[in-house]
Amino acid sequence: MSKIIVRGGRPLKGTVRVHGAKNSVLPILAASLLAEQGACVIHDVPALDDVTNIIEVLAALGVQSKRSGDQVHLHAAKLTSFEAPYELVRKMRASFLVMGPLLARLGRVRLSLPGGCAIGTRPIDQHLKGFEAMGAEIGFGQGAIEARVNGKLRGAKIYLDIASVGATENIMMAAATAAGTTTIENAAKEPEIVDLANFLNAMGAKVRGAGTGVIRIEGVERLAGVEHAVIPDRVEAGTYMVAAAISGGDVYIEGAIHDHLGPVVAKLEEMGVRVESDENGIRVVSRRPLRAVDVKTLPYPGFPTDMQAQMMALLLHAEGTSIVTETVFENRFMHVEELVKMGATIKVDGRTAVVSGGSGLVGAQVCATDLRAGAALICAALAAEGTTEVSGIHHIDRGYVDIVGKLVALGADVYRAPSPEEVLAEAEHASRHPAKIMEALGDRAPAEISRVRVQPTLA
Ligand SMILES: CC(=O)N[C@H]1[C@@H](OP(=O)(O)OP(=O)(O)OC[C@H]2O[C@@H](n3ccc(=O)[nH]c3=O)[C@H](O)[C@@H]2O)O[C@H](CO)[C@@H](O)[C@@H]1O
Ligand SMILES: C=C(OP(=O)(O)O)C(=O)O
Repeated sequence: MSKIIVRGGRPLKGTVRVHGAKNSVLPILAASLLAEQGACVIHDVPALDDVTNIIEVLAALGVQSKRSGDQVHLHAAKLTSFEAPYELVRKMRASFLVMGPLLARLGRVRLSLPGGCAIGTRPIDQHLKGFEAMGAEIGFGQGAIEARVNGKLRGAKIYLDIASVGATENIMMAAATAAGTTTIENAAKEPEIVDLANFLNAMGAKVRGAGTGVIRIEGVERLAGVEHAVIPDRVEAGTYMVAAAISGGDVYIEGAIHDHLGPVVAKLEEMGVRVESDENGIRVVSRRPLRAVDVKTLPYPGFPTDMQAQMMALLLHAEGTSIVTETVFENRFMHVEELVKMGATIKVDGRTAVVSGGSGLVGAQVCATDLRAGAALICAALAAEGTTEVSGIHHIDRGYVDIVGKLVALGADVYRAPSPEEVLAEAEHASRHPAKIMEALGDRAPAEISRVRVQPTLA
């Protein structure tokens, strides 16, 4: 397993650019299934494992795509399957977002139950409730869900028991070409919902009210491909804001949108961090001492659950005790055990964590148990004394483009140590150019490199 190795103690300085939002691009790529004619061209697509994965899911359904740099071209005129393969769907929860568009396009869909981070049970009852209200029949069997509709989906009034982001998105997509009008009450209000609505509307849909608790979708006959640029990733931005603050740094986060990060900015300011926003980004200047603050996660516009772990790492450096309450997911404190290995004092009781700040952290061997837990461990490591080895980094690769490269550019002492398998693969690949192997690995290779015998073949 590869690891990220961080030697703490260097303040981050400089500018970091935020990539397109993972949580916007995934539903938008899924929505491309609705384009009966013309190509969708999506800009600012981040190079993330989740993106590769959903593109593979789309390919299995018959969507032709071409990726070049941060652009993806998709042609969904001819869909060839209503079934996404288990091995792809299980990797990522967001693959379930193809259900709404497939029901709308083909009237039939079969999907395995989705995977994703183990941060809670993450049921999908609200998605299914929406589809059923629109006339779909849902069946379960052999770990998969099958939904069918006779003819077209019908517009319906749907009240969500929970303002679920995924259910709001899935229902919006299903409703875009349904017969009649769909109303989603208690809809999620996240910026990613607005981005998806803007994309659908550009395709010819009639979605009104996105960003509020009530969304109305007047079904249209068909949608066509369009160009769209994805919004910047507010969670990636927030993570670099915390990294700047925790490391005692001064960082300009280019592309960060203040309006999307209101609660994160507010909490950092309450702690005493200087935050300056302009139209192109947000500058974070660390100041000491940091004050303890309480944080409670809530659906947007409340404090994002996807920033809770990183914020907890920062609170460990505040003077006093902070209370962190996680209300969105029931199992999102898995980073606590890992932070404790670094010397943190945190007590968890149900959905509440009591964080004692001010005692300093020391480097340790820790494991990223989920995506944001991994980000929090890297933030913590930046300010810890000594070296931290973070394993489980496939989770981090789901949501952060080149996190190591970006941190290095800001002055952090961090590198990625490849796994023995990766070293072997690299060695095999580079065997025609042996000098490149040592150049690529430098002194960063794990001990196992000494056991790798490279047999160069001369070109
Ligand atoms: C790809 C993506 O956009 N992921 C985000 C999305 O996940 P996701 O869309 O899965 O999150 P939801 O908003 O659906 O989940 C919020 C809560 O509702 C519950 N729930 C959800 C659906 C349902 O049918 N029944 C039900 O009980 C979930 O278990 C969870 O406790 O929003 C979450 C909450 O902001 C973020 O943490 C994720 O990063
Ligand atoms: C929980 C997250 O993602 P997902 O919903 O894709 O698991 C996240 O982005 O923090």
